[in-house]
Formats: sequence, C-alpha cells, structure tokens
Amino acid sequence: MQINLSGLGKRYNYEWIFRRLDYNFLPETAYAILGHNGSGKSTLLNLLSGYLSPSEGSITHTLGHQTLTPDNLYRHLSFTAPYLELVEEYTLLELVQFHSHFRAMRTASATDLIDRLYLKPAKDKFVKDFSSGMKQRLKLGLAIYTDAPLLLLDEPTTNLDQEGINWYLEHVSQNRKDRLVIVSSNVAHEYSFCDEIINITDYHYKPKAAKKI
Ligand SMILES: Nc1ncnc2c1ncn2[C@@H]1O[C@H](COP(=O)(O)OP(=O)(O)OP(=O)(O)O)[C@@H](O)[C@H]1O
Repeated sequence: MQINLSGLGKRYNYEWIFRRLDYNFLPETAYAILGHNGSGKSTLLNLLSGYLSPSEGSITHTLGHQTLTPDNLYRHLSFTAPYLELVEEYTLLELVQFHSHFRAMRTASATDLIDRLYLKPAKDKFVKDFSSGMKQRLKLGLAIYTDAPLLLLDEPTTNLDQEGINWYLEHVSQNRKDRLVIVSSNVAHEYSFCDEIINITDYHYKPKAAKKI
C-alpha cells in the first residue's frame, strides 16, 4: 500500500487543524505521526482510513497498480484507536471468531490468536469483564493480526503496563515487514520501530499577519 497526500487540509467549522500537507507514505515502511495533544494526529489517521473526508486537497491509496476507491479501502486496512469499541457482549473466543468471519487473519485460528495475546485463561470470559489493559491488548491483537496491507495504530500503548508494551513492540515488529504501518503517538516507546517521523505541527495553519496600513 502506498498513500499520496496532496495539498491535504482539514478543518472543523472555521478552525483549520492542518493545511498544505504533501506527503508520500511508501509501502513496507513504518511511520510515526507526532504532535502534542489536540494537534491533529487522530484527525490525520481518520483521514488516512477514509473515515473522514478532506476539507481540501486529496488522498490517493494505491495497492500494486490499483487505485483504491473510498468504498473498498476498508477491505485493505486495519485500524485501532482508544476511542474504537469492542463488541463487549461476546466472550473473547466469540469475538475473535466473529472478527475472523469478516477479515482474513495472519493467525492459523481463533485459538492461535488468543494464545499470541497471552489471554488463554480468559477465552470464555465476556469482553465487558476485561480490564482496560486486556481490552487494549485485544484491540491491538485484532488489528496487528488482521491480514491487511495498511495498519493504522492510534496511541497503541494506551492502558498497557510495561509487560503489555513489550508484547506490543514484539508483535508489531514481527508483523510490520510487508505492510505500511502508521502510528500516531506522543510516547517514544510506541514508535521506536518506525523508519520515518512526521510532526503534524509542521502543517499547522499559520494565517499571514495582516499588513499595517
Ligand atoms: N468532530 C470534531 N469537531 C470539532 N473539532 C474537532 C472534532 N474532532 C477533533 N476536533 C478538534 O481537532 C483538533 C485535533 O484533534 P485530534 O483528536 O486530531 O488531536 P490529537 O493530536 O489526536 O490529540 P490527542 O493526542 O489528545 O489524542 C482538536 O482541537 C480537537 O478539539
């Protein structure tokens, strides 16, 4: 997957979050999008996922020689973020089986994924009864092990303890080689494996000062 951004800008009402963003995300490369709270990292990730539309400029997703349209882009990406919800009425096994029904996985089976998550003892537990760290590990596992050429991770280590962070780094590193990975973060350990860094604040809109008459 390759993504080209041309003159990309996003505003909410009258507030420009960023403007004039030209960038090429190359295949099989890992990128980190950095910036302080409220700087626009999640907004950019949501644009890259096709969930939001640009206010100006364009985003082109290319897979091999095929340009992807917004209606089929979702088939080729995997995305997780703290604000995305799990289906909490399912047990862990039911949820992984449900997910695998719709998306091709990089694991041999649902139980194989649960083993890799180190959540085997919680196989029959309802997701609503998981701790916040267990939910985050599950979200990350579903995202990382979905077989998609584009992996988008928004603040991936939210709610994870050191063991969870080590788990994330091990599994994302093992699964990054043949896909484009984009991580939004302001915590160094989340993006230590990334090849390129983009500061979203470089694209903040700075209105020209009015000339004094
Ligand atoms: N739906 C919306 N309507 C209006 N403003 C919004 C909306 N979504 C986000 N914003 C604003 O856009 C700006 C960027 O928000 P965004 O969530 O992209 O930042 P972020 O860098 O991901 O922040 P954080 O690190 O806190 O997650 C913020 O000022 C936010 O208030």
